[in-house]
Amino acid sequence: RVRHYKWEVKYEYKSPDCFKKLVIAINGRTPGPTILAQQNDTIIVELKNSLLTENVAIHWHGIRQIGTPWFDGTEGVTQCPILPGDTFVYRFVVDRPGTYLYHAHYGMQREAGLYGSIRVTLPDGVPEPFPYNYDRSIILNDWYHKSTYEQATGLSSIPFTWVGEPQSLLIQGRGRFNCNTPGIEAGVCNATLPECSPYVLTVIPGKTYRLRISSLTALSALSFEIEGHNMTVVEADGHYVQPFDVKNLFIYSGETYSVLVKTDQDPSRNYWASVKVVSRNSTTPNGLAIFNYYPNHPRKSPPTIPPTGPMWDAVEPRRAQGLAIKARQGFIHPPPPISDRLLVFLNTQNRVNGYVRWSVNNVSFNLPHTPYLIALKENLTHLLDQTPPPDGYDFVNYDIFSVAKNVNATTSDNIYRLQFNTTVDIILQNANTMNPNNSETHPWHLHGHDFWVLGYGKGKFDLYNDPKNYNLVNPIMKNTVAVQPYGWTALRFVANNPGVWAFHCHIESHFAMGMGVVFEEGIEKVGKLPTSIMGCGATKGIPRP
Ligand SMILES: O=C1O[C@H]([C@@H](O)CO)C(O)=C1O
Repeated sequence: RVRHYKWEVKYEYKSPDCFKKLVIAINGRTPGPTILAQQNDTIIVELKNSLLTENVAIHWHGIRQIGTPWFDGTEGVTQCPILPGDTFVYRFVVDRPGTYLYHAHYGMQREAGLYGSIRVTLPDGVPEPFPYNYDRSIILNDWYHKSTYEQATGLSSIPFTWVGEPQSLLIQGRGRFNCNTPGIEAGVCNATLPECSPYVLTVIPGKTYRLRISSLTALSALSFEIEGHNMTVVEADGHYVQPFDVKNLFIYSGETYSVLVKTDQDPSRNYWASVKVVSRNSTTPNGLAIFNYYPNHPRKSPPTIPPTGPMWDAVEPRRAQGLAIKARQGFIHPPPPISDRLLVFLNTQNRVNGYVRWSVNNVSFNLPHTPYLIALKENLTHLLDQTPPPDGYDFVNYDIFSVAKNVNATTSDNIYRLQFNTTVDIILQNANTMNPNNSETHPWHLHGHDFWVLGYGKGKFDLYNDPKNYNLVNPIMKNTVAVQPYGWTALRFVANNPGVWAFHCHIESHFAMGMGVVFEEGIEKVGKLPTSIMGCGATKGIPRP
């Protein structure tokens, strides 16, 4: 079946947390409309860019784009940006059931509100492996009051201006900034707007709800909980999880989960749903929503104090959740037992010509002006840096626990060329930032594939001993995974999707500061590129329709 959507992308004034600012809306909304489809449907999104002076591109997060690598929506990697006034048609197949996302992938536009959910259900008559009565999607986000331009400019200037902690947290697009904060201009913040009243999830007592929780934060790692209710984790990034219970769910930007929640508590009252920043010592207040037991009034505040959430700096419970996520029995896709290539990616904060950047093995990523897919397919590779990027770092001498002796790095637009159909292991190795005693959490997202999560560990990855503890029996497959402070995460994937694919930190500012790489595989197997993706850089000569 074909699902046809017509979207107009436009700046509008909105007050999702009571503070009025310019947001990027789709058909007047942020989050944008939910894409609802069944497995193997074709999605067509006819996207009109009405941003007047700004380009756009939209990425379909978690959709592998098999056979359509040109519609991955990654500006600079798979397509030229969509110009103001232009209409671009994305067309792709959603080949697997599960919970996915879409969002802007141009500059730092995502954090202006250009995002939404994709829910792919099973074909008619095929049951899910777990029963539930109702299905709901909730996107979590953090929210800044400054424009993406102010933020991006601060990050790419000398002196460096960090974006800081977000002003609020949004649950399904609604948050609450304290309008009495000193220094707020009159008329900009209005606490009585219905637009910023808390999100209400109305539930019927005695039922089981499937909640599809996802995060598209610009920066924050989050903990989500519903007061007095356990959650049973059953899906992660479109893959079934061997069920386990949590009181709070840790979720990183780019991840999606399904949890089952039983409405089996005292039905005479409402409950708080709350979201809290973890992993950074944040000033951002917790976000709140109301878990409303029908027929109580949806605006009736719960009689209790909202949960305070876990300690921000407790890494162990977060690592434990990562380790608890395994593929569901009966739905295990075992990984190939050995890999053909090992890439060890050291994540560091650096300086390049005095600018603060992030890099992988001392190379900070720069998007080229001519998108990789087009450059490689149309024989324009001379435009790219041809030196292969490094497969590892100085394992012997690099001290991941201290500020590097020499923090300088280089920039490049070179790419990792993978042999088609080979199995690739990646170790994400975290390290100290340029600040003493500081290491951050980074959620890494891979386009075009799912990978197996083989293991997590503390400290420096041991090339000889750590692989002995890999889970090769029932590892979960995901498209986004966190590397914890001073830790490592091991992944495996098969390079079997012809195209050019980004792999990057999903923190908006970190990707903008160079925290990513690009893989090419099977470029010779990619079909004829649609001319609609062209028109920028050296592709200008290639005629557009
Ligand atoms: O990229 C970053 O910069 C700041 C800080 O390191 C600047 O001092 C921070 O917390 C980041 O994640």
